Amino acid sequence: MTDVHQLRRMSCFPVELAGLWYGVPGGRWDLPLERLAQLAGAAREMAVEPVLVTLLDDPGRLRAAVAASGVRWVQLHGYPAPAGVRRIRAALPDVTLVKVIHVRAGRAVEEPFADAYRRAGADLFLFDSVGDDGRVGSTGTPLDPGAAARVLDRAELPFLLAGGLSADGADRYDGLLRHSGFRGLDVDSALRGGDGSLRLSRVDALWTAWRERHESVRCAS
Ligand SMILES: O=C(O)c1ccccc1NCC(=O)[C@H](O)[C@H](O)COP(=O)(O)O
Repeated sequence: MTDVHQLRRMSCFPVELAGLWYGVPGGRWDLPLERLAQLAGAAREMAVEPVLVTLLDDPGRLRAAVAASGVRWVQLHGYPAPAGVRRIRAALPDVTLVKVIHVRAGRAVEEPFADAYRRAGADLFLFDSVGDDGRVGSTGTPLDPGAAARVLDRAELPFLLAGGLSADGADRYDGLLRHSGFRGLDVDSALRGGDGSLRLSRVDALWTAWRERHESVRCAS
């Protein structure tokens, strides 16, 4: 999210979290610190929890960003090792810490370290797809559900799903929707039109499709 208008439109839906980019060099939606703080305040006023989405792994810079913006959720989108996550956790004892697990070509890159991330203090995993070229974030590349399931077999942590999710194809993720750790979706590309703006009709269609699928999967089990 990059402006209050977008936040207001999204707050008309059952959107609980809004990603605000900070420390994403060259990123399309990267924000200066002052703007991050403004938007975080605006989101909270709309009862939407702002999430600092970042590639930063420097605990000092992260602590400064959290102090300036008051965010209570931080999404680590880079590749810090478990020891790095432990240092970030020590610097940010009170935030909800989301560690992104990158899925590429059917395999979660961090799978061998999944439990080490849990022990280092991650509160949630966010499974997200890496593009064929290695690009991370908002790739629109469909997430491989099997790769996420294998990580969850190793480490019990609540999780969010991301990566090319849209109103179509929710049934591919039945096993993950049935999992007790499932907490929600993080979607970008499928909600935007050709000009990059958020389309409310797409949010509506996605919300309806996934809510119905989640209910039918849960009620069937
Ligand atoms: O969106 C970016 O450009 C980005 C850059 C660097 C780190 C993270 C980034 N986005 C993170 C997100 O959480 C997206 O919402 C997520 O990847 C889902 O995107 P999509 O596959 O387009 O639905």
